Amino acid sequence: MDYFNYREQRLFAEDVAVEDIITEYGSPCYIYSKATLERHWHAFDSAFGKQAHLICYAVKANSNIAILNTLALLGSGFDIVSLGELERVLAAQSDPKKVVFSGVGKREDEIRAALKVGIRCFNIEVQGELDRINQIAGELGVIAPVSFRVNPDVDAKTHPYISTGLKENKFGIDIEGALDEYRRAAAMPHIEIVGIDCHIGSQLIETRPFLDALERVLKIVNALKAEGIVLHHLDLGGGLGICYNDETPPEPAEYVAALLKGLGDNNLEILLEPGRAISGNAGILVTKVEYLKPTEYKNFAIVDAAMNDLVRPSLYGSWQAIIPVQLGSKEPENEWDVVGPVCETGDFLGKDRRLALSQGDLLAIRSSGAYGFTMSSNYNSRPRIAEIMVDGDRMHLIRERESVAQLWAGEHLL
Ligand SMILES: Cc1ncc(COP(=O)(O)O)c(C=O)c1O
Ligand SMILES: N[C@@H](CCCC[NH3+])C(=O)O
Repeated sequence: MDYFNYREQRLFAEDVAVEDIITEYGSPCYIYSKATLERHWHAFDSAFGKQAHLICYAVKANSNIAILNTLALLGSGFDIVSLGELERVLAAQSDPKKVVFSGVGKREDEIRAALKVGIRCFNIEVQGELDRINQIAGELGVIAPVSFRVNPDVDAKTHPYISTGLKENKFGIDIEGALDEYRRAAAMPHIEIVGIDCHIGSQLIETRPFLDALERVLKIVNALKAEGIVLHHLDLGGGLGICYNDETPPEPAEYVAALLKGLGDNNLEILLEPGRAISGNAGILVTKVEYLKPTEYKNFAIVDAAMNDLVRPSLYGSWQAIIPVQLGSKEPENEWDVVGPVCETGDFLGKDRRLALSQGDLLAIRSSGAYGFTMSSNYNSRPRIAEIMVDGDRMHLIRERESVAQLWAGEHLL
């Protein structure tokens, strides 16, 4: 999505110089590439060949409506986890019949809204959710399509905060209890069983854990078949990792080929819920150096973006590449901690980065298209920043920078 144009000595996003985007819309901002998003989605979709499948992009990774609309126009489905995400996919003109609803804490109003628009299915994660869905479907006079998200107790070998398929994690129905839940569902009047689901974690860089999970899930599929409960689809969740630094995750084609091999001759439609692998490397966060603060112990480059704009480094200690937007600095290279203005010692975007910096320079934090803007906050009363989509040589403002007035709209004095 981004590359250096060495003749111009500047970073480009597709055919537009990043500097020009900042001149137009100001710093900091998120910049996304439409072509990269589309290419990543197609990489998953085309890997399936003739096998029946649906790519349900995980909205939580990047829920900008223009991004959802770009994917909806390709025919994408969506994995949502809240009413807010449902509203977004509908606003993006996607087909509700391609929406799967995951999440451990679905409220009554969320279930009602999803039933009214006719989503593809609920991924049930708690016993009580089945009863709640059955009851609400009965009240509405509809049949609710459901799938159970089982927890296969597989180690995803990723950061503990984003590992979701272990027994100690809150997600999914314990795999041992799954058969009983399916039997219970089969006896309910307002429920139609359509599938099975699992999602074992995020930023996985090996195929093995996915295959282990698939094997365990297939055992349930076969046990159900023996009881006459025939499933239509198997949803293997998202989780395929991307390269932030030197990771070498499998390409979507390789990953899908391994899954199809593991699936054998099962006649199931396959659903996937990739988020990061589609939008992560389709976005950068651009920020300006406000001040340079060399000290006896550390050199700090204080930039105008902060942990409220991109929390991954502070929250997980994750590493994302930080590169200059203009090449050819006359300054010597030095080691810098790239930090924001927020009043937290944990407010950093990168540590010990070798960069040649001057005040006013622009920096790009790469791989920021997933879990960047969507995890941003207003901490320190900082307005959320703008999002720009580049399409070839055109730039589009797809979300305006929040104003300070918008920040406290809705608050009242006593
Ligand atoms: C249920 C579910 N599906 C899909 C995803 C998307 O994961 P990723 O962005 O790693 O592909 C997540 C997040 O981990 C999730 O919780
Ligand atoms: N927010 C995490 C991923 C969590 C995925 C959601 N289940 C990250 O930035 O890596």
